[in-house]
Amino acid sequence: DYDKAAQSLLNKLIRSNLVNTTNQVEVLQRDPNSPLYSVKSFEELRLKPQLLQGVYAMGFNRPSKIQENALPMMLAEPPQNLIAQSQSGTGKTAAFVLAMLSHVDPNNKFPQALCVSPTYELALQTGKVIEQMGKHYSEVKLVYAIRGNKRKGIFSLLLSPVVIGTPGTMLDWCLKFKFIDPKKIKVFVLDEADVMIATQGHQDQSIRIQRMLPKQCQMLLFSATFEETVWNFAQRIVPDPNIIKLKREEETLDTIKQYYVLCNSKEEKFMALCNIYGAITIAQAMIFCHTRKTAGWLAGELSREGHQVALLSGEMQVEQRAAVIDRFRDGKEKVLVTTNVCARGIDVEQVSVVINFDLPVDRDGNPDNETYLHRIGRTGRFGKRGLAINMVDSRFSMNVLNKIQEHFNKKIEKLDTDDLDEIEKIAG
Ligand SMILES: Nc1ncnc2c1ncn2[C@@H]1O[C@H](COP(=O)(O)OP(=O)(O)OP(=O)(O)O)[C@@H](O)[C@H]1O
Repeated sequence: DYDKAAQSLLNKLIRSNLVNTTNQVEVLQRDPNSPLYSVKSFEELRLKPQLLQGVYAMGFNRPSKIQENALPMMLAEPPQNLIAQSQSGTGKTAAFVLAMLSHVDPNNKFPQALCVSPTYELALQTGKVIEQMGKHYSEVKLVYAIRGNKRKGIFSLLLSPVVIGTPGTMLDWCLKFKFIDPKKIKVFVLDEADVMIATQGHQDQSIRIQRMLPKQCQMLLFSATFEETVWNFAQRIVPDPNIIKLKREEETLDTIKQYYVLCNSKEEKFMALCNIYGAITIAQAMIFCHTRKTAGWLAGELSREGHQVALLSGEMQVEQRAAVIDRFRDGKEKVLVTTNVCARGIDVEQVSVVINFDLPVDRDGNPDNETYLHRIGRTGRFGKRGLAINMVDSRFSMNVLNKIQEHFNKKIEKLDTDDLDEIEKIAG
């Protein structure tokens, strides 16, 4: 019958996206048009031997373009500031982590490098990268400036050269609790820098931290997206920055194929989702909703239909959030229903499908191009293939989709479950 046929073809489409080999990364790393391309090896980037060991222990063979370009700037003496843009999943984290670890002096038992991330999950994830990368450089300790971590060993925290955290807690540690002496900070990293600047609360906190830092402190700003006004603001707050910026047409990744499905209502979107549930659970999927309420509703309805899904949204307790993301990372949960809280930075290699149950719009209902790029960038990590499926249910959302399409000048194909031939063609 029809549903079965449609489902099997969608299965095929998704499966065809899952064919990945390390070979593919190697091919991309030798293609000058790829953001993974490099001419240099990690050895040539003059990293400390302990860090080079860490890099290889993580299974990295060659640097990506952003790593190759940014590292020499960041490691230069005297230290230089940098505002850098590179596509999602191209290794920005490793780049600034290596810079942080290179600049701290393990003999000095106090914080020297700070990194702020917009969310709790992302701070934890980046912390893990710091730990892995610094595995063979064990003198360098790390501490997490995140909610609920204050009482845990204030002593170790005063000794740790590297601190990763969220802006509110980081500011408290600098100002209120004085765990960190800002005057001794040598490197300050803003990860997802554009959102740190564009979100008022984050901006206030980040700028207040920045004002306490010494003049010669190195500032590093990284993101996959920088809206024009945000870019200009970044240039105003960072003295004499080096700049790595993408052209608009370079921002999207060709390895992520983008589609949309046309529905008539929220309920129809839900039904369409049920139809492809089998296919998307071949690997892992993230489903984005506009509000916590919709996310809660959707997760509930999917569960009621017998589909196992996990829910992560901002109002949950941080411990709960950590548990959910761990289960998803471990593959114990195949489908994660979430909000923009997970749109940025989350790096789970197995995510092959991203579904926008609601298209991203800002407070005024305008298309949010940056969030769109970050959301679909949860798939297609470091050369992997990915699939983004947008659910359109009104003239309004069709308009949003069209504007996103125009903005990136990149076609979003219609995926018509009624048109089996079409799917067959795409699936190849
Ligand atoms: N040189 C490398 N070789 C192989 N894998 C790498 C290399 N650099 C990074 N990776 C891997 O690629 C994945 C994506 O990297 P990372 O999370 O740093 O991307 P990002 O640019 O920060 O993405 P986002 O914009 O989504 O935050 C990670 O799993 C990381 O381990």
